[in-house]
Amino acid sequence: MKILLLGYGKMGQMIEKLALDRNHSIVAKINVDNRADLGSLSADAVDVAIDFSQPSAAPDNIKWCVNHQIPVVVGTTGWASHKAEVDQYCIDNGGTYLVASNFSIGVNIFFKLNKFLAKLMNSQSDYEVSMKEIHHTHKLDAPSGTAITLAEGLMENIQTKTKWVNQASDKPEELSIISERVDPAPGTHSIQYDSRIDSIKITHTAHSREGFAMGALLVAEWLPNQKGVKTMEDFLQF
Ligand SMILES: NC(=O)C1=CN([C@@H]2O[C@H](COP(=O)(O)OP(=O)(O)OC[C@H]3O[C@@H](n4cnc5c(N)ncnc54)[C@H](O)[C@@H]3O)[C@@H](O)[C@H]2O)C=CC1
Ligand SMILES: O=C(O)C1=N[C@H](C(=O)O)C[C@H](O)C1
Repeated sequence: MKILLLGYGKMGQMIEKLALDRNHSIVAKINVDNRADLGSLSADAVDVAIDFSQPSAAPDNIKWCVNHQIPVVVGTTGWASHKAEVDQYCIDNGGTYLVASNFSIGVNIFFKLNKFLAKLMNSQSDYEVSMKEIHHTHKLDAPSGTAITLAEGLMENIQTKTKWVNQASDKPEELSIISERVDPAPGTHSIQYDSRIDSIKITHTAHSREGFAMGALLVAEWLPNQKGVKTMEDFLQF
């Protein structure tokens, strides 16, 4: 496939490596300082775009792809407040895009494990639940997109929790997400249930960015045969 990289930082460079290993070609590597190069790019030269840029950039990058009828895989997090508008723009203009807070297969299994455990714990009022996410010091957003997805899955199944906060909290309705920034942390997420008697904790730890990049690349191979706003659940079918 002919791939356009929107964002050529830590993730873009990892995706390039894996894409070339899978005999794909990279038609352009766009960063903040050469975004003007998009103007000279022929849409016919691109089969799919992959956006791992930054929160302030993703919505406009997606709209550019929609306008040029290029399906786009979006890994960039931190722009959830714009998602409804971007979804509608994609639908209104016949585009195709998929955004996921985390493309690693392991984390998507962890998403399911989180919901399963939350269902079991909903009736266990002696436990207090909290979350922690650990990432590298260059990360722009907090809490992580993955942590927000985990929080949403947990709150679907634990009736007492109605909002998440990115700080410690003793309010029963608030789910606390603590964000820690330390290098080189590619991404660690944990959910912990504590009672006077015992504690239950589940954790996913990424050892590198390879799982995120491979997941995004596999979605990029699948997306061009799809239409509209797609989800990781559409791709994984589990
Ligand atoms: N969904 C997932 O599985 C994962 C998501 N991410 C997310 O991906 C994003 C990027 O992460 P990293 O690669 O670590 O960041 P990074 O900071 O290493 O790279 C981002 C790149 O985007 C470029 N950029 C900024 N504005 C741009 C624009 N308007 N158009 C094109 N490029 C632009 C920057 O020049 C930079 O090189 C973050 O939002 C992060 O949360 C990261 C890993 C996995
Ligand atoms: O910025 C990162 O590095 C990561 N961001 C994503 C997120 O915000 O969840 C995914 C992964 O945790 C790495």
